[in-house]
Amino acid sequence: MSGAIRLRDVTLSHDRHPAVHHISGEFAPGSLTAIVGPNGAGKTTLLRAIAGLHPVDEGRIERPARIALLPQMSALDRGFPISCLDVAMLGHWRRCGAFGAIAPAGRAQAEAALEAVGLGGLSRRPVGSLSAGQFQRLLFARLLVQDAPVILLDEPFNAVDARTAADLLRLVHRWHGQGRTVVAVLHDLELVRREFPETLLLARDPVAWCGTEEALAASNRLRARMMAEGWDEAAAACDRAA
Ligand SMILES: Nc1ncnc2c1ncn2[C@@H]1O[C@H](COP(=O)(O)OP(=O)(O)OP(=O)(O)O)[C@@H](O)[C@H]1O
Repeated sequence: MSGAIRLRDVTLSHDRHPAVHHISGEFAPGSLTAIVGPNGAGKTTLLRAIAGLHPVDEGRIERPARIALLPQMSALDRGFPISCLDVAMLGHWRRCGAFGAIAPAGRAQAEAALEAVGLGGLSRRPVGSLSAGQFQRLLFARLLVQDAPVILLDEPFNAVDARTAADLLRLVHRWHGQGRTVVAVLHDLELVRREFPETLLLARDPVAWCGTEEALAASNRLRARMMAEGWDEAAAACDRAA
């Protein structure tokens, strides 16, 4: 699988207020990387830009055509009247289009994905009736169906219990073992130290992007915190010369 993502001097903003500044680097094919940093550091914005869902102000992002994104659970409307199987089958959307017919094999694949995340008996259940943990399992089932070489996860273990987190983490390691490129925004630094070999520490500017132990050294974490304390939320558009 060719899952390299290259950032070339990338700057991102919201309404011309800078969110991520001049970041360059590569998520190597097959790497497993955590993105960490203070609240408002630009982590979600960066992930969405890599997925092609947020415009790039300056610089360039090079990425494979097929990328799967797990958005933050809080960003999703769970009141939509569709079943678990329908949501899992949405993973075929890129290949079939919104109104394309999904072959029986595609349906079987979605059923198998539900089984793999522990929702085997819940195909027909409306998504609105799921617990937070079951809903996150369902979104992982959709990722399984998407079968993309790059998988982006935004706070995948938020609001789920320890058992669900452990099950979902096993899937993350399975994807890594299959050679996919996996990038996850996380806040639990102990989990990152234990499970993620590479880390990008972001505080709008990149603070460190390397092996996890080195990236999370006390000096880097202090620098990120000091940078966050100095943020001006109303800063104007990025001016590198300033
Ligand atoms: N839709 C939006 N409109 C305007 N500003 C936004 C929007 N989304 C994010 N921002 C701002 O962009 C900056 C980066 O936000 P982002 O959500 O990317 O940070 P984050 O590191 O993911 O934060 P957290 O850890 O709190 O989820 C913040 O200052 C935030 O207020």
